[in-house]
Amino acid sequence: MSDQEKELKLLRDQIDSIDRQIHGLLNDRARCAQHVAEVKEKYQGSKDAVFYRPEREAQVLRRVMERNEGPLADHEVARLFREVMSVCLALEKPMHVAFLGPEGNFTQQAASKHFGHSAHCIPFNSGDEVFREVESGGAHYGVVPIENSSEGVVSHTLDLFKRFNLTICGEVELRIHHHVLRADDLGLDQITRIYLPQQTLSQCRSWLDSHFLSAERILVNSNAEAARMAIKQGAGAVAIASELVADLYQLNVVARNIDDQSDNSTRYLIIGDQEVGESGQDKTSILVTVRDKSGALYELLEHFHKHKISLTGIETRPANSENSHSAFYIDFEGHAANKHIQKVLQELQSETVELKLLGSYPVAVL
Ligand SMILES: O=C(O)C(=O)C[C@]1(C(=O)O)C=C[C@@H](O)C=C1
Repeated sequence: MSDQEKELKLLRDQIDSIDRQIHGLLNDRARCAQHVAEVKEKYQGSKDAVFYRPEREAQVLRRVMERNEGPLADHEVARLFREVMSVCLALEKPMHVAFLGPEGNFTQQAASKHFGHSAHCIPFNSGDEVFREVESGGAHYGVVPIENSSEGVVSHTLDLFKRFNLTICGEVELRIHHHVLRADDLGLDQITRIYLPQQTLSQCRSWLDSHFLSAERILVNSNAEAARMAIKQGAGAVAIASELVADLYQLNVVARNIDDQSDNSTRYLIIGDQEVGESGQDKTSILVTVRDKSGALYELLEHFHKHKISLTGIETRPANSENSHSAFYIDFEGHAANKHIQKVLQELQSETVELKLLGSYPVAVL
């Protein structure tokens, strides 16, 4: 045995022994999670038991990142523990998660990022269908896009909260990376047709203008459909889509990260029908309807200012009413169980036409 082989053998023996310990500990953890499930069923009843606990998961992940001393990066260890909790939760109860499809899109990536790969994620054609599936109990949770850093708010998603009685149980932030994909191996040569959905065009327009001004742009309904069209059309056709779509359709990535904003990201909401406990770092979302009058928004925001509560987002939506009313979606820091948040909610309740608490949930960790 050479010196190198001897040294490698020693290290690999160490790795084998560590793997045995990790393996044993993983199964110990899984058994603990099974007992947690039994306790939940015993006290909440097997039909009503709530297995998924976003606040607890956020605390576990935050703690993992805080205590991490490397050499593994904080987000890498958190990603590993994300998957560990995902398999443990699947042992307690396999989770069915509806997402705004089609398969292979960024919302699916957001769903996997949030729930890990042991959750069973099912695509639906519209936000309405996702909400309906969760409301009817067909899926435990749903994932829908709410805001993109370059395109702004997805107002259709916001409006669904008026029609459905569901709560927000969490949020996910996903960095969006678009790539140029093609079936042949011609790199960036001879590109004549580009398949992409409208929102991808909005996010990559400058890059496409400067690299392929003369190529025809054909709008399709999704990045996955763009990939299918690029394959079908063959020579000269490319799709603009994600790495996941490239893997799904076995396409070559010929140019990476073509987004005009290098920090292009989308925020997604997790919808469900449970109240989420405090995690220590939470957000609350409300929908308020007020009578139209000058200074109405100012008066509304005054309450937050008075109690030193930071807003993280506000959107105006037309209220569906014959009266002259306006509706505002407001996100702010803090949990509804918190006393000073309760104060603000009480004040708002007495001064608004309607106040709907959409939910308090942990600030995105990963
Ligand atoms: O603490 C719980 O309630 C658990 O069910 C355990 C556990 C975990 O694996 O740590 C699993 C699923 C929950 O979403 C949160 C945490």
